[in-house]
Amino acid sequence: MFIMNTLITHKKDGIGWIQFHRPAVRNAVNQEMMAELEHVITEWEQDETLQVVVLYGDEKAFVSGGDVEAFHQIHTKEEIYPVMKRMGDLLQRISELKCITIAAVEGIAVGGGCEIVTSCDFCLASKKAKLGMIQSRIAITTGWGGASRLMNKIGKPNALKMLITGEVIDVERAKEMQLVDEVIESSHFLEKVKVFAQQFVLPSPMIGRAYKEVALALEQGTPLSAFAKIEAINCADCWEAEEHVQAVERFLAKRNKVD
Ligand SMILES: CCCC(=O)SCCNC(=O)CCNC(=O)[C@H](O)C(C)(C)COP(=O)(O)OP(=O)(O)OC[C@H]1O[C@@H](n2cnc3c(N)ncnc32)[C@H](O)[C@@H]1OP(=O)(O)O
Repeated sequence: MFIMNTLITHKKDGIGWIQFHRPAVRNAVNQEMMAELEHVITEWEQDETLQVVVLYGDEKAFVSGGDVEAFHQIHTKEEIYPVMKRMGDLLQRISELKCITIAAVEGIAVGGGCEIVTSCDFCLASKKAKLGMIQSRIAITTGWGGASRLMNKIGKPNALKMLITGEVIDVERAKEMQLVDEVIESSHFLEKVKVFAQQFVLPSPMIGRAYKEVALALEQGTPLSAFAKIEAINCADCWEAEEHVQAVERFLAKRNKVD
């Protein structure tokens, strides 16, 4: 376990866990948290043993958005733009991680917290969770790339409504809209998240990475005609790996068994 000022991280059995940890301010993101998250992501981007990354907070909050008090000290657009862009770039890198990413939301995920959710492949949420793009309530827009990702995830009409009204929705509504993928009982929340995450941990880490590459290429507008090559390369890469050879040999050995 690695305890920083604003994050707690650990890696075990192919799963990397990142806890947002500023409980006194409902895990609001300040520039120190951005720097610590950049540090972790830079290291984990290189870690081919990681098959899943889980982002989570605590019972009360996943993340309450940007640290309103700290960011209010910044007055001009010239000064705030690089801060917004920095976090937007970081969320883009999270969305491009080669492993599966899961936002595990127990309490509130609002503003930038909801933008973080949209940068992950899956959102698991407890029955008590609430989500909202509440930026409009303080008369700003999303600054971290969350609007476009939300539109991709839940479609234009629902996204525009959430973004402009700043409504906070409960987990059932979020599931209907496909912002949340699974609703989880609040008790033993993280254990249940772990069971979900473990599905993606395979003997061959290449499989998840290959399908994630396909998903990212599709999202980035790669023409369908390119996928014959991409998928053939991925499959050929897996072909040589020991896990494939052994799996086929196990099958053939059973077939040839004399009873
Ligand atoms: C700049 C990037 C774009 C954005 O993220 S814009 C959206 C920014 N976020 C917000 O406006 C959310 C503000 N917070 C809230 O509405 C509520 O605190 C929230 C998250 C619903 C939680 O409600 P409760 O559980 O009742 O907790 P509470 O209000 O008593 O808060 C506990 C302490 O945490 C503080 N806090 C919560 N969210 C914060 C934030 N985002 N930035 C800075 N401080 C924040 C809050 O001021 C309170 O502090 P204190 O204990 O009174 O000293």
